[in-house]
Amino acid sequence: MSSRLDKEKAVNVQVLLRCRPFSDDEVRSNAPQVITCNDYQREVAVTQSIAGKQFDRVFTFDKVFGPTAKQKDLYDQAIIPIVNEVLEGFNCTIFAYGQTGTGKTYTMEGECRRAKSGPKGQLPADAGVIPRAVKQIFDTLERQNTEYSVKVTFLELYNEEITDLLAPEEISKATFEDRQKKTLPLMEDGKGGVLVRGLEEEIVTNASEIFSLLERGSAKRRTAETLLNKQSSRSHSLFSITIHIKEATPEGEELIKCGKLNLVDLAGSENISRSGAKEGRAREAGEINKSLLTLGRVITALVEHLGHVPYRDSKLTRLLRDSLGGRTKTCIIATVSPSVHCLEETLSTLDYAHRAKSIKNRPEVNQKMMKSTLIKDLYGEIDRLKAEVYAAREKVGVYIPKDRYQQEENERKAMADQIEQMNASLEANQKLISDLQEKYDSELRHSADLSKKLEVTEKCMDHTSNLLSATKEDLKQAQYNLKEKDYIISEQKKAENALTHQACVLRSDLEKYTRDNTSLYSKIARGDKLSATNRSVVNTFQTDLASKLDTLSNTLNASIDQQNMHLKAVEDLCQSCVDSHDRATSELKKKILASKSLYMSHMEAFQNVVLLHKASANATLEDISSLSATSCCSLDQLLVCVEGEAQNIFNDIHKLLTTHRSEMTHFTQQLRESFQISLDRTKEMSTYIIGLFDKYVEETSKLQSHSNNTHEAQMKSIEDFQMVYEEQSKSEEQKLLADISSLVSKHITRQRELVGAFS
Ligand SMILES: Nc1ncnc2c1ncn2[C@@H]1O[C@H](COP(=O)(O)OP(=O)(O)OP(=O)(O)O)[C@@H](O)[C@H]1O
Repeated sequence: MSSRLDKEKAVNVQVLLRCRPFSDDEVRSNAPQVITCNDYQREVAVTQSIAGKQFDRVFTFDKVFGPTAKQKDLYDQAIIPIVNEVLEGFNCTIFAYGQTGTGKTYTMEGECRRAKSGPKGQLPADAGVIPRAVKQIFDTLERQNTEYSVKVTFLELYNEEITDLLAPEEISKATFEDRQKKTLPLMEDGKGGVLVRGLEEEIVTNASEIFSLLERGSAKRRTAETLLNKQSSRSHSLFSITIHIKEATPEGEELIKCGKLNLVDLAGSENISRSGAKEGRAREAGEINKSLLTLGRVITALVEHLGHVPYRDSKLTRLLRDSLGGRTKTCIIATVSPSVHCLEETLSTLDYAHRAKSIKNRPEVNQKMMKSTLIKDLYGEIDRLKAEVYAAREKVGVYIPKDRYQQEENERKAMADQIEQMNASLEANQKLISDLQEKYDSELRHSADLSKKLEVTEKCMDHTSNLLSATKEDLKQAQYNLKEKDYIISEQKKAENALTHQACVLRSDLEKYTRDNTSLYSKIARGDKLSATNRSVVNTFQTDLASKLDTLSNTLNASIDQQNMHLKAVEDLCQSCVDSHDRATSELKKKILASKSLYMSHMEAFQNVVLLHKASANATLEDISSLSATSCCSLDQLLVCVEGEAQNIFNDIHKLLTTHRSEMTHFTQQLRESFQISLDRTKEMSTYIIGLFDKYVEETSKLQSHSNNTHEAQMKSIEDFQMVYEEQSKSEEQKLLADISSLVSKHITRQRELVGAFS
């Protein structure tokens, strides 16, 4: 049930990210920007270039403040609620974490010096979280018009040693070595917390007092110039403001509400080489990193819920114990640079801060105290301090408060009991040791007896083993001989087997060759037969072809003669026809000429009549005209009649001639064509037959030569094979004989040797 409640109350550590603007040096060196802040989406993107490719890693935080964000923006958005909670009675811690020169001190302190001189207590724009928080606290308290008290402490943690930055002047004026001696011890407060013994608590009544304290303390902080920051803080600083506010219950009882604000400015998280720290500075950086490493381990243990959280491994984590996984509300401001030169540290800061987001605290409001109880506590404190002062003045010892004395007394008693118990166990252990010593002595005696017996037995053993080795040697020899015999027999068997195998192989080869020979002979015989048949076929074909060609050429000659005769007859016929036509034409021409002359004479007669009648003149003109018309008409009729007759005759002759000519032409054409066709065919046939004949002759000669070649090659291969076969069989026979004789001789020698060895 309680764990459930705890879980319900658990609050994550709030993590803010602030990226500062480019410094003058970075602007001068033209350093590329690798950080992009998205304040609205609370994201920071880091652009990395791996193997020439750009990768963006994006981190999300509770709030993100880019390079343009002002001190006021950060304070108003993130810190005001935290300070309000302090005024409500919570303990809150704000700490700045980041590489050196990224603006931790700027964010936490800013420009405090000018804070005082601002008009009407106004803070300068550069004032950081601490002055603004102080101002907010006093403004609120004054507004509330209640009784309150404000105490501040300011300490520095340097090389794992705590110094008070608000220590009185005479102490702070001491040399560095003295200051080293004035380190303050860190002690358990008996209530589960820690307290720094002797740490000055300054009571302040207004903001400006705090500012001057802050300024005084800041001036004492160890700073040094590094490559990354001209005024680099080399230590962690813790500025605490404790507020007590008086409240009255309805019953009129007075209660005191208490809230505490821790403002931590951590030293730079840079690596030593990058920061340019040298000699003493390098050791310093190592120490800084050691306490930051422990802080990292604490964060890891808290995030991964490991059983053991190593708070005690460094003073820093002891001081921040309640702020990390405790009852305090915690806010981490991680600061980074936008430049590519700080990329490695920026990524490590982002990883660190991102992991810290998962830390859960269980903030509890501090119990309000009755005023009377507080006064009692304060009286007790005064008494303690008085006694301490007295002890210091009288130099009679150290004053320790009663409850603490009681606690230490109890521890002392517990330790005395523990020592007693240890003494008892020591005695028991000593007794055990003496018992064991006795046992050890008797064991030693027993072992001496045993060694003597062992010696005798060993001698016996030596003798027996000598005998055994001689016998073993004999046995080995016999076994060796036996093995040798076995080996010879097996070798002989192997040789016999090999010979048998060889003979089998040879026989099978011989059989194969014989079969090959037979088939070869039969093939040759078949080839011979085939070529003889081919030859007789070709001969028959040749004679047939010759006789057929003779017949064909005779037929052709006869046909050509016939054709010639036929053509002659046709030519004669044509000639006679043309002659008769010529005759008819000449007769017709004569008739036409006669008609023409007749016509001419008629015309002359008529012209004469006309001339006669013209001369006699006019009276009978009309009669003459009609007579002449009649004469003309009859003349025309005669002419038409003669002309028609002539035309008919001419047409008949022409028709006859045309018919004859076309018939003759057609006939001649037919004759010529058929003659040409038969001539072409005959020519073709004879060319084809001649080609065929040539081809046959060629083929026959080829076949003949091929069969001759084949025959010769076969004969040669048979002869070669016969020779090779004879040679090979002869050599193998010799080899076999040699092998057998060598084996037999070996065998005989071995047997002789064996017989010699056994005899
Ligand atoms: N947000 C910012 N705006 C303007 N200037 C800034 C900002 N942050 C840091 N600076 C400037 O950068 C320089 C280094 O800052 P600062 O001293 O605060 O760094 P740091 O992280 O505290 O370094 P170190 O760890 O070495 O102490 C200072 O000159 C400071 O004025």
